Amino acid sequence: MILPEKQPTIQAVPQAAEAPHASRNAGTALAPEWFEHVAVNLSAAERRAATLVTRRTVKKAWQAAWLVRAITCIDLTTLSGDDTAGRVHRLCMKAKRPLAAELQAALGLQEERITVGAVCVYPTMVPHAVKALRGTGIPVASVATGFPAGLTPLPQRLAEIRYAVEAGAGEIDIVITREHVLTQNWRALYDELRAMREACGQAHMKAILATGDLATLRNVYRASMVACQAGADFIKTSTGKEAVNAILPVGLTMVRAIRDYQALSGQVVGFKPAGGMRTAKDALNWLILMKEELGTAWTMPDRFRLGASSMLGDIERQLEHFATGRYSASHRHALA
Ligand SMILES: O=C[C@H](O)COP(=O)(O)O
Repeated sequence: MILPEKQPTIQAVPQAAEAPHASRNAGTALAPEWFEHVAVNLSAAERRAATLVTRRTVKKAWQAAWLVRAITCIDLTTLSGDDTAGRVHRLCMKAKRPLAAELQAALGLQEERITVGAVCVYPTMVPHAVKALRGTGIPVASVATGFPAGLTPLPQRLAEIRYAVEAGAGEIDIVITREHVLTQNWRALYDELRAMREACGQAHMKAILATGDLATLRNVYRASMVACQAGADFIKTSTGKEAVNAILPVGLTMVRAIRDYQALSGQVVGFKPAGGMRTAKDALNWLILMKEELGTAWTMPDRFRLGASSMLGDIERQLEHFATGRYSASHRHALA
């Protein structure tokens, strides 16, 4: 069984011109007038998020194509206290070939080079990932800045970014100081993010807002806009360690900020939901949100990533079911 040859809404594999690292957000001066007056209605956001994913359903070959696309957008992640060189190496092997050769052939994609979007690890694991991914073009993303709480002094947080960049990370997932948002100290938040972006150099910066800690959707919108103004290349929902991680109403609020920022500045910022996503259905729901709110360009890995440690296995199972009519046991897809 093969995927449809012509896929008007979603292609299985991104084109070269759309590869990661295509462009950067230069940012703007801090402009509180772009966000201070904006109110976000919680129940309206919840309603919109709920109807978005029920109104549009993606079936059969189209669903398979979307799931293959989702794989190319995954930041395959391990962020555990017991991470080892061996675990990171195994994850990188999976990143290089996320689908078994027979399954890829059964989907009619044997000629395609399908990889995940990036591998995301702690700073001291970066050298292991860089070594395992050399020559593949798959970027290594490193968390930094005292992940997950971000409560170490700024010089140390900036030094950590530089360490990860020097070790070969092409993307840095920083965490913000939540207190700056909770006390509405936009200048402090902006200056901190600017310094972090500077420390990133050529590496792309993903700003983790830890939205589960930000109390209100209004704060989520404001923090998103400040991160965009400070030059974040992506804004990311969560560390995966908060009590509430990636959820659709929060994602909707963040992508609306990305949309407003583009309208006001002409610049593009990517989006990364992360944390707690485990199923193929989660991946489809986020892709639907992106397509409906920002358009097809935001369903490509240069503008969209799914931060997940254990979603790939379920996507493989669904693709296997599509190709063979049978579900494999989930333990066969234990890794990631
Ligand atoms: O940035 C990615 C997250 O830490 C992954 O969270 P997860 O383990 O819940 O998938």
